[in-house]
Order: sequence, then structure tokens, then C-alpha cells
Amino acid sequence: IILQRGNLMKEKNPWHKPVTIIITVIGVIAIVALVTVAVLQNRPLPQKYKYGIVLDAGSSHTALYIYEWPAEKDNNTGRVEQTHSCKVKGPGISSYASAPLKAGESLRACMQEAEQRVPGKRYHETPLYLGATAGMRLLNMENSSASEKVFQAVEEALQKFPFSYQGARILSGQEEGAFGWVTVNYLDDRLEQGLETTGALDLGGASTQISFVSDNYDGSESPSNSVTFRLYGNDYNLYTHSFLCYGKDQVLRMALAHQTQTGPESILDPCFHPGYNATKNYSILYDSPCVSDRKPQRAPVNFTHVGNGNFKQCQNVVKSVFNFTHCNYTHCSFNGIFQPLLQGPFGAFSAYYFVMNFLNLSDTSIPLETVKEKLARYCATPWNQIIQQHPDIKLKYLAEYCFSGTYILTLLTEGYNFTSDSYPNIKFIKKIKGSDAGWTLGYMLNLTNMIPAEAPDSPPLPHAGYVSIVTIMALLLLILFVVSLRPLWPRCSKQPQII
Ligand SMILES: O=c1[nH]cnc2c1ncn2[C@@H]1O[C@H](COP(=O)(O)OP(=O)(O)O)[C@@H](O)[C@H]1O
Ligand SMILES: [Ca+2]
Repeated sequence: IILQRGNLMKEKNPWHKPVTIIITVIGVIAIVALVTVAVLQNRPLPQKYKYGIVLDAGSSHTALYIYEWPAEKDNNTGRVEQTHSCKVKGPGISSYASAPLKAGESLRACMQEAEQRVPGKRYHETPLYLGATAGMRLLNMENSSASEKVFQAVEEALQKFPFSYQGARILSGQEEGAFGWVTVNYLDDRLEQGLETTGALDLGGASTQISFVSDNYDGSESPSNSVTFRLYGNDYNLYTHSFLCYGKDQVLRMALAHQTQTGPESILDPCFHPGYNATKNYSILYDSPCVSDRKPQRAPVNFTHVGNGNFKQCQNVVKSVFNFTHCNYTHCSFNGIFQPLLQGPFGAFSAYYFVMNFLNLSDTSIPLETVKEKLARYCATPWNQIIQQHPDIKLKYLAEYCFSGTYILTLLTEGYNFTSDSYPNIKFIKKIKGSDAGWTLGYMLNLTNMIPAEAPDSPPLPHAGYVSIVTIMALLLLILFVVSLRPLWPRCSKQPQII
């Protein structure tokens, strides 16, 4: 009987049937394979990078920037980052008008650095651009054949490198302003998300740019200030203006020209520290289209530049470089240039940042009146004390911070109409998420078509969500499968039947 019972038990356990075992094993293998394939197939591929190089040939110096982005995801947002920058030794390329070959040579060291930073197998597909700004605009106005020679020399030097050379050219003021705006908003991820944009304030040595979106500007009033973009499915109507000669170095020339109109032997300059005393050359001072027509006749060769450090008087000198007499539009900034009402936050970079950071005034939550008081105290500090306090700073920069700070505050308030209420909307910035604020990134994004006009189609689920859902579904299938075999389950709990 016991034997019989044992036989009965064996026959009744369907799990031990070969067919059931095979089906179960196949089912488990299929589910494991499904999950594995789903996970592996959709795993993000190992990152490969592409590179782009932009040379910013500014009026005072040239800088090289290397950008990097994942090779598979060109069209995704916020993915292009600056990986390296190199400051070219010596002055800007426009200063080599009388020795153009040296302009090309000056770029070599930074280009060699770029060769080290970009992987060799990417050289040929790495675009290389050079964009020149206001220094070359002025040289081109003054002596176009000299500017052509400089470009020729620069071009020859750059073509010797193994990158994909895409040309050297002068950017228009609108391009310089608009691409600075693109850079700032791209790095802040504002474009793809369609967020309110940040205005861009760029202060160079020879020109300055203001760019922002304003609800009361559709481009119809003063169309030359309008730049339109369609980015990620959003339309932007940007106001932008570049003031040639209103970079801080050219404004200093204009301020000195204002003070030397009669060709004196010496001037007492409120924008320089008390005790500052330097001999300057009239011909060098007036050697720029921004001031050349004002050169006093019968001036001596040199004049003595003496400081007396008075902020209020310095503001008056600086104001003399702005013209507020005429405006043929609803609103103007200065020199009869249209400007819509200021709107939104602003990022102020390049020399805005260098100067305000040096002066410890980059925090715009400090009330504007306090900023002015602090700057007034700084300007009144004797020159020898300033030198002692900042032994590592180049004397040329050091001597000019009082002037530059005064110019920045005057430009922002009197020029662009920022008030003590709207001043805190400005942020003085150097970098955003590791990339320098400036026109170069926006320029490259535009020329490589890296910002799509329409929003890219993105997969409905991120990778992790996709994997989780596939795994959960596979487990459910497994449970369903096991449950479906229920009629074949052994009835272990039942009492053995005794026949
Ligand atoms: O460390 C610094 N302290 C103060 N000013 C600086 C420093 N580095 C650069 N600058 C200034 O920033 C400005 C940069 O202008 P840039 O050469 O880009 O001219 P551009 O944009 O008008 O062509 C110049 O006035 C230069 O002197
Ligand atoms: Ca610049």
C-alpha cells in the first residue's frame, strides 16, 4: 500500500513532467533575456566627445577657448562646455598693424596647447574659428589694407594647424551682442526650457554691448537694433546695440581728449588717484578713430597726467563722453540710440566683472548709493597706498580701476538708465557652470547649427524609468506565467489518500 501510495504521489507531481520543466526553463530564460537586452540595448553609450575652438581676437588681447560636447547628442541642450582657455601673450591682433606677421606668430603657443588638449583623432573634424571685435573694426576704419594684412597673417598661421579651419572675420556689433546673449542664456539652460531670458552686458576695451528681450520691443522701432532667433521652438525678438568707442580703453582716451582739448602741458585728472603722476604722449593718446578728429593743434609732444582722485568730478568728466541732447525715438540710451525699457535680469561680464570684482563691488545687493560712496573712497586713496596694497597687480590696470569703476556706474545709470531699484537686477559674472561668459560660445553654437530651431523630440521616458518599467513588466509576466500553471501545481498540503 505504501508503495502504491508512493507511486501515486510521483505520478501526481506535474512539475516533474519534462514538458513543464522545459516550458518553465524557457519562460525564465526568455524573461531574463528580455530584461538583459532591454537594459543593454538602451544603455547610454560610452561618452565620446567632439570639440570646437574659437579665438576671441579682442582689442586688448586674444583668448582661445576649447569647447567639448558628447558626440552622440549634438542637439541636446546645455551640453556644450568650455574645457580649456588660453590667453595669448601680447596685445590684441589690431596692435600688429605695422608688423602683421607677428600677429600670426603670437597665436602659436595657444594653438599648440589646443593640439595637446584635443585628441589627435578628432583634429580634422574640430572646427576652428577666429572672430575679431572692436579693435579690428577700428583698424579697418582707419587703415583697411593694414587690417587685411593682419587677417592674412593670422589665417596663414592658423591653417598650419591640423584643425578644420573655418575662417577669420570681424564680427558686427550686433553679432557680438547677440551671441553674448545666446551664450549666457544657453549656459543657464533658459533657451530650451523657454524660461524668461537674461539680458547681456559686455564691456570690452573698444566697444560695449547691451542685449535683452523687452515686451515693448518688436523690432519695428529702430529695426537695426533687432535680432530675431527661433530656438528650441521659441521665437525671440532681441534688442541689441554695440557702442563702438565705448569700451573702457577708448572711453579713457575720450575722457583724456576732453581734458586736453587746449593742448596743455599737464592736466589734473579726478579719475586718477592723488599722487599719480605720469608723462603721456599726445600722438599716442590721439592715435584712434575714436578721438583722432579732436587732436589739439600746436600741442606739445607730451603732457603730464596728474591725479587728484575725486569721484564726483570724475563722474562729470565721464558724463562728457555721452551725448544726451537728441532722441528721435520713444526712448533712448545715449547718442540718440534707441533703447526700449529695461526688462528682466542682466548678466554683466568681461571688463564689467574684472573691474567690479577688483573693487569688491560685484555684489549688487549693496545699495547703489553705498557702491558710489565706496568707489569715492577708493578713488580718493593716495596712489602710493594703492600700489602698496596691490603689489601683484599690473600698474596699468591698477591706475585705471577708479576711472573704470566710475565709467561702469555712469554707463549703467546715465547711459542705460538703470536706477537704484533696477541695479540689483544686474549680476557681475565671469563664468557660468565653468564656461566664460562672452560671445564665443554663442558664435560657435550658431555656426555649427547646434541649437535647433524646433524643440528636439526626446524619448518619453529617461533611461532609468525605461529599465524599471521593463523589469516590473517582466516580473509581472513571470508571476502570471507561474499562476497560469496553477492547475498543474502539486497539492502537497493535501493528506495522502489511503486506498
Ligand atoms: O584683469 C583685468 N583687469 C582689468 N581689466 C581687464 C583685465 N583683463 C582684461 N581686462 C580688460 O577687459 C577689456 C577686454 O576687452 P577686449 O580685449 O575684449 O576688447 P573688445 O571686446 O572691445 O574688442 C579690456 O579693456 C582689458 O583691458
Ligand atoms: Ca571682448
